[in-house]
Amino acid sequence: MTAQDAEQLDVDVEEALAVANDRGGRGPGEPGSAREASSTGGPHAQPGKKPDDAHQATPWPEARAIAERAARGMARGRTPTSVSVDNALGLVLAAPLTALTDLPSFDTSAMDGWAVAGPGPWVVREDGVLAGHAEPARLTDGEAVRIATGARIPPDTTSVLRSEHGRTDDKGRLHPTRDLAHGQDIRPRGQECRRGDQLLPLGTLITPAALGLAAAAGYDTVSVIPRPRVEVLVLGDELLTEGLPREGLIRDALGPMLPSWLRALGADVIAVRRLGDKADALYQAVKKSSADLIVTTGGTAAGPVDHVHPTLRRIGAELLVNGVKVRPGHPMLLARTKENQYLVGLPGNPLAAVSGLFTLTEPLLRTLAGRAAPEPYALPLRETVHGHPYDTRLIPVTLRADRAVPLHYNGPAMLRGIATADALAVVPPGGARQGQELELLDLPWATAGIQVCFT
Ligand SMILES: Nc1nc2c(c(=O)[nH]1)N[C@H]1C(S)=C(S)[C@@H](COP(=O)(O)OP(=O)(O)OC[C@H]3O[C@@H](n4cnc5c(N)ncnc54)[C@H](O)[C@@H]3O)O[C@H]1N2
Ligand code: MOO
Repeated sequence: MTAQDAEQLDVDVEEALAVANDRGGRGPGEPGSAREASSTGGPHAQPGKKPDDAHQATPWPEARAIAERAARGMARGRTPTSVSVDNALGLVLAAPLTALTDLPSFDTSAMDGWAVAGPGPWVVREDGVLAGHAEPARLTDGEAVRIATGARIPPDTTSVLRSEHGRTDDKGRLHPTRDLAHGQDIRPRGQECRRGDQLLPLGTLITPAALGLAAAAGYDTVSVIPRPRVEVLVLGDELLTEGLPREGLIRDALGPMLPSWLRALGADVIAVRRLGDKADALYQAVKKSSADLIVTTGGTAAGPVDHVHPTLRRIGAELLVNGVKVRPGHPMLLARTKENQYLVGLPGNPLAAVSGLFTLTEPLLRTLAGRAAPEPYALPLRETVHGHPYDTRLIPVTLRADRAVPLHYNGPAMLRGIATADALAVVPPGGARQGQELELLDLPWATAGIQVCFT
């Protein structure tokens, strides 16, 4: 056995034990495990009382639907804003893109060659017509003039003869070497659109191509749905921002990971703040935040310094999702902190935080940003994956030859699997067999490309 095999075996054993523990924690048919109950009841449970949160943890599909619904209510009150075309990439049109001009806006030569009038041969004029020039002089029958691609067609031109399809005789007269159809290689004004035509409907995601179209159609600015403003609060005294882990301290993996990921989901990340484990700092930060969405990391469980639940209680927030039947990440939560402001509590374990991103943050941000839900799709599994007995599992996979290949190193504290993944596979309770089709959630950069996502 190689060192790598031994390491892999350890990981699989750890995973198997976690699942077995969950099974052992409750009797057959019981909806929640002991582990789950202790975390999802969390600080809301009275000390000394057995928390009964099996009822609170929300099924995974429902948690996503709740996040989307919450955002829909808030999205209705948001006012469109105007941004320059240069800054519109990744935003969503708040009004239809209507052509401000005919396209092309004048009859245009589609080729380099000659504009000709009537049948050949033609007498070629001395001057020529280049792109960007003012209206050229009218041609008379039997006349031709050199013309460049993109140049304005002189009035009374009947077609454009490509430079490779013309021959000049010793008297300087131009002859066609091919048949020339009437109107050939002329792009008539308005061929693509007339002024006032709708080019893109409201709600279109502004891609690089849409930016080009907007500019071509005469736009300097476009009306868009503003990006939801997100503040990230990273909790934990154990986190280092540089150097090697030491003396029980570890590197903060979420501070570097979340901002670009949230931007890929359509957010404007207005701040990332590290608050340690100070309950009052968290309270003040939440109280003062003007963000549309606050995302916290860590502190969602029931440990001595897990301050998220107590803080939400202190500010009188409404818990919409208090734990989700998903692994990893089951202590994740969604709360309404005030009118038009939500808070997603991501668990501290890094892959659990990713699970929370997909479950609660993605539907919320997507809806606030006005983006359409991605089309659901499924692929068959290349290998059997074990499941949680009662909860959904999200596991990192790569996509190879139309199959989803489960990645190892998918423990809640590990990013090694997700860092090479294309998608998360949604494993139903009980697991999935080889060949079974599973729903896939694409990682934003796997489909859109890293530059498109994060600029
Ligand atoms: N008694 C119980 N304990 C725990 C339960 C449970 O049900 N009962 N659930 C476990 C699960 S599952 C998760 S997930 C975590 C959730 O914990 P918190 O959200 O309270 O997160 P922390 O305790 O603050 O941290 C957990 C873990 O993650 C590390 N961490 C935190 N932040 C970061 C970061 N920014 N970068 C990298 N790593 C981070 C932290 O050091 C801990 O190791 O609770 C379990 N406990
Ligand atoms: O639910 Mo936790 O570590 O398994 O995220």
